[in-house]
Amino acid sequence: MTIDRRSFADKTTLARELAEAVADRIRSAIETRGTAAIAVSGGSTPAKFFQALGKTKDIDWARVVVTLVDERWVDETNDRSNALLVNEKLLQGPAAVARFFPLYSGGEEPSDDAVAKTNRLLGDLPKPFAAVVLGMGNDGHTASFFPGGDTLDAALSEAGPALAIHAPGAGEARITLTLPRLLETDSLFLHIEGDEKAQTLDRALADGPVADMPVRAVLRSGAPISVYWCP
Ligand SMILES: O=C(O)[C@H](O)[C@@H](O)[C@H](O)[C@H](O)COP(=O)(O)O
Repeated sequence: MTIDRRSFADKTTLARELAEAVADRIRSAIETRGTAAIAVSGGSTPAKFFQALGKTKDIDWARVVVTLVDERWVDETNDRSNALLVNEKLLQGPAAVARFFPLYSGGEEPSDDAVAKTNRLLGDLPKPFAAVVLGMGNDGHTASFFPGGDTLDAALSEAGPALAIHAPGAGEARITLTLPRLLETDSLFLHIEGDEKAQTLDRALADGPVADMPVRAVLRSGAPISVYWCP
């Protein structure tokens, strides 16, 4: 378990530092592979980080592809949409020319056909990711790996790239990149804020079933992960 826990004084400092770290990985991927793909999380935490990253000027954003680690199965007119958050907070200014691969592909439910349509699009994503930035809920979920998820085992083990999942704590039906696909990355970050999430991470790092706190599957994967936290 190679976890580097970094604490920052406040949200603004964390957002700037995380944006610089991800920007470095993007530049490195462009230099070595000619392109860079990143996968980011939705929710309420990432907005400042997205704004800081999107303003970064010394990135050839035309060579960057952005996607989500997961999505609520709603279209971009819905306030719950992670794609809406990314478009509003990240893909602005210099970053506006980056390509975005959404996970929602239409309809009321993530049907097999809809998920297959998303996966055809995701098949064109450059591999590995330059960076994957995860969040975490206080129930120990990350991406849409929720406790009680109907496809949780598959989400943690299948190559993917993505699959549908429904769970008691998830709200809408979700689509999530699978853990093996997320781990195909040059760098992995976990962005959490507040004391409650720090305590949740401590619980997740302790012994216990992955099913109870699925973020444990990431923490126990052996992949180096940088945890960025602020009060
Ligand atoms: O679609 C989502 O909700 C996210 O991708 C999810 O995995 C998020 O990272 C956590 O739920 C934390 O969310 P908050 O940042 O709102 O606490």
